[in-house]
Amino acid sequence: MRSAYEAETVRAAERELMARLPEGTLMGRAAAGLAAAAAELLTRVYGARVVLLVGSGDNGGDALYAGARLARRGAGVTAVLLAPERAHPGGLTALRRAGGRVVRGPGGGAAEIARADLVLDGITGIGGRGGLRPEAAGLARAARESGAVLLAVDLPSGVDADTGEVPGEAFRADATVTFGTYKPGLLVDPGREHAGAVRLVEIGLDLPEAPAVQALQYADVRALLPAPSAESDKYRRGVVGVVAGSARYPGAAVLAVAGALHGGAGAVRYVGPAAEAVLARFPETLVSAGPPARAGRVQSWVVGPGIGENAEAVAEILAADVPVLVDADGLRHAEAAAVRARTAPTVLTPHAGEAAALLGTGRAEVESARLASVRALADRFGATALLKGSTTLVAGPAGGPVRVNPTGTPWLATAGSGDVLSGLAGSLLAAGLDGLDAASVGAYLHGLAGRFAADGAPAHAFQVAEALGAAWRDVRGE
Ligand SMILES: NC(=O)C1=CN([C@@H]2O[C@H](COP(=O)(O)OP(=O)(O)OC[C@H]3O[C@@H](n4cnc5c(N)ncnc54)[C@H](O)[C@@H]3O)[C@@H](O)[C@H]2O)[C@@H](O)CC1
Ligand SMILES: [K+]
Repeated sequence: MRSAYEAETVRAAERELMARLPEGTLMGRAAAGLAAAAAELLTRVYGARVVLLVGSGDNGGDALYAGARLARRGAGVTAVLLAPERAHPGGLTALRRAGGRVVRGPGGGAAEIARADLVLDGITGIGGRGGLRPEAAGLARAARESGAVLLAVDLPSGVDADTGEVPGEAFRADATVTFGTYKPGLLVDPGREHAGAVRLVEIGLDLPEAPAVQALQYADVRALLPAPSAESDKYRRGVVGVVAGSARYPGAAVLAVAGALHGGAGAVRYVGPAAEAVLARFPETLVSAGPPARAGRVQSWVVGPGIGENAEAVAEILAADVPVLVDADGLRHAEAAAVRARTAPTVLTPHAGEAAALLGTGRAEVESARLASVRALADRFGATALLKGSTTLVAGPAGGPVRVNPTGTPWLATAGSGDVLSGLAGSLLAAGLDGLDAASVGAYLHGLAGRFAADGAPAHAFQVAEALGAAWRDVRGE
């Protein structure tokens, strides 16, 4: 599990550790890790041209000490100070002693930035508030235009550490070296896409058990995947019921069933008007045309993709005492009170537009505050909420760490791909995973399948469903 902690938690852990260590130890550890990463990016340190963008806090201090290390190895290092009177004094002394140059920004340093091989962003770290101020934003733009490799210190300046929100301009890095722990802003978009490749440098922090945000890794997903045992029959493996599609949108039914068949359930029951299309692709599906209650026994329901205005089906399924996943059209018909009244798990899987409608806000507001939005959804509905996007987020009904999916790919933004995810996650619910695990394992496999299906070229939703088997095998290490 990859864990991310908020700035306040990091500061508390730092205080506790600093009280036990000689002064400067933590910053020394941070700077050593940062300089090592910079050296790797440069391949040859001797003679390289390095520019440090230095703000007024300890983030600038890290950059200065790392710059001193690089200067001692023969790099030509120039520090551009955004607030010359407040730049870290110890760091400045160390850089000057190592032969580095110091210029007053934001006016100075333009020529050095234009010729740089590597620029370190030490403008702000976890103490940054709001987007970059104009003078810092100008330097960040110059750095990007220079073609130098851009390395952010702790986190890209202008990105909110706790939320990943980017309230104004922000530094766009090729890579980020972060200290002590990941920060939510490095894992959640739009912050994540500003961070580039993230490397964690341990500095010895003792952090609490529950992080703010966590990302499943291969081993976590492997441990959660349902595995059939010798005495499994279809009911023990779980039967998932799918209410999807309409005469107008039979494809949504086919795709949701495709996802469900790849999710580990023992059987899939389909209820709705697209049975013919479903059977044509998947003869193993158990189909029925009547109301869901008469479809036979299921261990979970998936309701919503392509159902149009069929509000009764949603109400009927929300009244059932098994886990339910509501997606797409179904979300419009899901009454918050009906969802809250349920005792079995409920999972809602909106994209940003659907989430905005559920929260009574705008799509742009959801996109810019994804973490707050997914928490608000889970809270309002007393359910697990999965907010789709380039970094899909999953929040459980009881608060706790939000899961961020690390396997997403822009190729998944294709029609019908969400229908596949709904069937897949619903199937994992039927197999016995709880709401948070079913949703986050589903998102993980779905993202991986999207990558396999695309393999550098556009893929359509059915190919994503077909690649789920490969994703599953990959996670199991087979
Ligand atoms: N506390 C510690 O023990 C350690 C801290 N470390 C570094 O220290 C950083 C935190 O340092 P600080 O608390 O000094 O805070 P920062 O250095 O992140 O930033 C605070 C300074 O930036 C200014 N500022 C805030 N928002 C700004 C904006 N939008 N544009 C321009 N300037 C802005 C503030 O006026 C303040 O002077 C971490 O991110 C990390 O890089 C590391 O050295 C590891 C150890
Ligand atoms: K920074």
